[in-house]
Amino acid sequence: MIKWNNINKLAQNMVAARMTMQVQRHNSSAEMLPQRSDDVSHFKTLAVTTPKPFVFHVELHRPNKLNAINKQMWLEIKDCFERLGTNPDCRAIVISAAGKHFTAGIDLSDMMKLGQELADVEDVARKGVVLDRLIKLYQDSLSALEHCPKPVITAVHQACIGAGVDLITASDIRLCTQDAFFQVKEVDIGMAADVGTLQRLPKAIGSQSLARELCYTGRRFEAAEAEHCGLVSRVFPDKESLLSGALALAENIAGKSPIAVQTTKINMVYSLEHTNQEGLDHIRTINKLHLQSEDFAQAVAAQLTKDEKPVYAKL
Ligand SMILES: CC/C=C\C=C\CC(=O)SCCNC(=O)CCNC(=O)[C@H](O)C(C)(C)COP(=O)(O)OP(=O)(O)OC[C@H]1O[C@@H](n2cnc3c(N)ncnc32)[C@H](O)[C@@H]1OP(=O)(O)O
Repeated sequence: MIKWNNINKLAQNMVAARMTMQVQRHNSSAEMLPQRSDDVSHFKTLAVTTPKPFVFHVELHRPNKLNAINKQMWLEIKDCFERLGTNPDCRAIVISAAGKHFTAGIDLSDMMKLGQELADVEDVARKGVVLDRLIKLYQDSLSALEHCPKPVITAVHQACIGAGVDLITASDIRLCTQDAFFQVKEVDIGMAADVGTLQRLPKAIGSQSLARELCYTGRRFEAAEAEHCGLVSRVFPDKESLLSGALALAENIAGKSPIAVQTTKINMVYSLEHTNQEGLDHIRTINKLHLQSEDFAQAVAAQLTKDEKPVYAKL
């Protein structure tokens, strides 16, 4: 027979011990490490802040260029989300953008430069290798949102074009303002989308027919249609309410067990590409370990006793 009082006490003791260890670890290592590998304070195209406990806010920050994604931004997105993925102070992330639009997509001047660089390479196979490496880098940049175990919420205002749609479809939850509009614009610049939209958009909206229509035509669609088809889950009247809604959602998620939330994300991403049985096997394998976690004992005890909100150890 399980004694919940004992579980509760055990959980409290484990948390206290863990916190003492964390303080000791922090004190002994703080002076030795000039910059932690999960530090995110040094980016040029992203402004990163922590507006709420365990919540990181990543702002696309090239407002004078409509947040067009240039090579540096591709690199920084990858770096940022890999760092946040292992940062124990991060449990949920909001992406928004500074200035008039969310993003105008890939930086077209960068694409022009690339054309010139390719012209300097004579051999067609070698040009191919240059492009292969570049596309892979850009793919990995946006996939970093999906691979990051912390939930990523994208908050879109005004234009979200081309690579912007690739970006938001790699996030977990999409919100937007009433004046937001979206465009899978790649066909209009003579290319097939190659950094995620073709793979993720049909799954995000659950309709191959609509996804193909949007991808073949590049037609602009507005917030109301984005909400209707499930691309976004909520529409806000303006940017201010969007941001506070996104941060409140992130704060809610960040208050829950990081073991529970991150395992949920990892399994839901895994299950997109696997059969139901494979997904079930995957979560069983993880949960035979995670159901022994102090988070589980604490959360169950709190539910039963209607205690205060549990405080979970960092992960
Ligand atoms: C390996 C490949 C990986 C990924 C590939 C991704 C493909 C894509 O992203 S396809 C989409 C590419 N983007 C576009 O085609 C966007 C074109 N722009 C627009 O549709 C509009 O500019 C807008 C975003 C809707 C904004 O409209 P508005 O507010 O009216 O501003 P504008 O006056 O049109 O533009 C102001 C200024 O910005 C320049 N600009 C716009 N988009 C880009 C861009 N993507 N890259 C670089 N510069 C851009 C535009 O030319 C204007 O410049 P001025 O010098 O002021 O004229």
